[in-house]
Amino acid sequence: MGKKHRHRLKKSLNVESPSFTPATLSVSGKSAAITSQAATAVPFTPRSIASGTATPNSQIDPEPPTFNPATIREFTPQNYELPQTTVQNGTTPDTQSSYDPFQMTPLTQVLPTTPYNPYLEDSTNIASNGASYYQPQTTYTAPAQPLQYHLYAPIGPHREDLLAYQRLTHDFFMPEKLREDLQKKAEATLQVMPNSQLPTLDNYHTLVALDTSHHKSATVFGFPGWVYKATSSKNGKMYCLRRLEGYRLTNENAIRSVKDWRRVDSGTVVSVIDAFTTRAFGDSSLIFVTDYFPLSKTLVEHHFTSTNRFGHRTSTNVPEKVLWGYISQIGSAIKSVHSAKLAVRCMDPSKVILTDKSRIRFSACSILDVVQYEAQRPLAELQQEDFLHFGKLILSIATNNLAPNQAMKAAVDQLGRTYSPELKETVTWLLTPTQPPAAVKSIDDFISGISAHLVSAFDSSLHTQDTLTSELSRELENGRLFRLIAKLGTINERPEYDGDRNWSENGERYMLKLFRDYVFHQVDAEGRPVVGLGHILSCLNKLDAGVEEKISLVSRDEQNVFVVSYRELKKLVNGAFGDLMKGPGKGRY
Ligand SMILES: Nc1ncnc2c1ncn2[C@@H]1O[C@H](COP(=O)(O)OP(=O)(O)OP(=O)(O)O)[C@@H](O)[C@H]1O
Repeated sequence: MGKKHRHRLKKSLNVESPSFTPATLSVSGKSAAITSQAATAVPFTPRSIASGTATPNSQIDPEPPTFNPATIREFTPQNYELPQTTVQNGTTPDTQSSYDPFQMTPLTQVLPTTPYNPYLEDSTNIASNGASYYQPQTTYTAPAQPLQYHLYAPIGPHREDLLAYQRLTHDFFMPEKLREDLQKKAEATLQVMPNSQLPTLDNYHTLVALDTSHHKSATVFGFPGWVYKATSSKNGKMYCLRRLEGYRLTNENAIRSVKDWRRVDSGTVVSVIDAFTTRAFGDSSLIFVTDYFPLSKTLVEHHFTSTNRFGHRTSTNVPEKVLWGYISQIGSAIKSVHSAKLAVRCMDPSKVILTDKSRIRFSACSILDVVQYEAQRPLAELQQEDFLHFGKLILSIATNNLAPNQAMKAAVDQLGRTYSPELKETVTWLLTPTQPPAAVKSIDDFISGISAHLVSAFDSSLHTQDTLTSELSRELENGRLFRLIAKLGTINERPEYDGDRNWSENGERYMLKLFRDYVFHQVDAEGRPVVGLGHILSCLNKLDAGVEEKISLVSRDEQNVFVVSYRELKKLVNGAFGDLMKGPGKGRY
């Protein structure tokens, strides 16, 4: 900020000085009267004002400070007005030259003299209209457009009984359920076990056991297995480690076969990162490193162990739609795996994990390739076997029977009584072994056969995506405001400011102190705190946009009133922050 500007603020903003006529912040430094715009500014009642005390700015507006969303102009393409800001040679007066880590993509407030119409699809038109501003670009940059202070685009579904401008607090945040789910997952990811006896491995530390049962069976892989969450020492990210106890590596190539799984990129296959052997557990263990999905459950845990509130095991039929969802996901995973010239091999329900509602993933790919490496079974045979495993998995879930092998025919009949003939036919097709010389099964044939169900699974995934996009767009605003609050937090109340003239009552930055009170410390006429999220959001958005609207700030001792525009405040914030970023010795701090 230039000297001239500081001088102007000092000079024109003291209510007691004889030359003060409380309205102007004109750049020329001349005093002026309160404009009608300033007079309608939302008044600020400082915290210290006792009940019934007349405020010094009561002349300006005697109303108590209330946030009235109706006063916010709705943003519509028709009233899309541009602040009166001029651009010289495309430079931005407000922009700090120093690096600003809190600044998001430069959504500059400085506008072309020709208004930018975001509804215009033809960008070449824009370029020709504002040729001096919109230079032809080879790389994408965020389109320059005015940052309106009334953001939070209303994306449905909407409550019917609210007026256009009314908002509920939870309109600004993601739904509770989603927030809770994400938060629990974050907590699980960061969870550590104090006094853990688990060892630290070469590249992984802070192991946390994920197994809930102490009983370990060796039925699936031939070795008892354990699952841990661990932190990589290389990148600090969390991974899932599956340890097979007592495995002795006899052929180096066995473990190398794991790298072939890097070719598989499927949403239904947990990515295999690495495999190695270790003696850190006091035995000879084989470790598989895969991606980690917090709070996932195996299909056994999800479908076979639910209990009612009396602790009794219940068995309810899994809805057919869910089964078709699983079938679609597994079909697509097998397609990826077979295309990569590999076979899934392990589709045991205890090795298929549920990572979100109806979202499943194969969690134990590559393991049998290593532990049964010596058998050298032909790929074609293993791929054909995948269809059989697939059929058994669906049959298990549909009939709530973990061992349908024993009475497969009876289980298929039971499935036919509960579900559609189409589902029964699909499972039967998967379970029927192909006898040479009959043609082998192919995953492409299978996918064509279930295409109608794939389409509906695809559609529900589009709906989920829409919902999440709408949540994300809301969080976009929160992220932006958080950065602004972080910025304000870094400049306000720093101990280094004590004794700094700029922050003293005659200093230009004094306004930032008062603005902080104005935003966060509103009180009513009785001096009781008024906590209004709407007020805070509105103020911060206006500050971020640097709008021309003026507000009156009252000093804590009620002796001074400052009329200041958000544009001025924004300059002050950026100036103070810019100085802070210059570091000690260089700036004024
Ligand atoms: N990639 C992963 N990310 C996060 N958690 C996982 C992952 N893979 C497995 N898990 C979780 O680890 C736990 C233990 O898995 P495991 O395969 O040992 O199942 P299990 O039911 O104990 O089977 P078994 O009886 O064969 O040991 C399960 O709760 C599972 O959801």
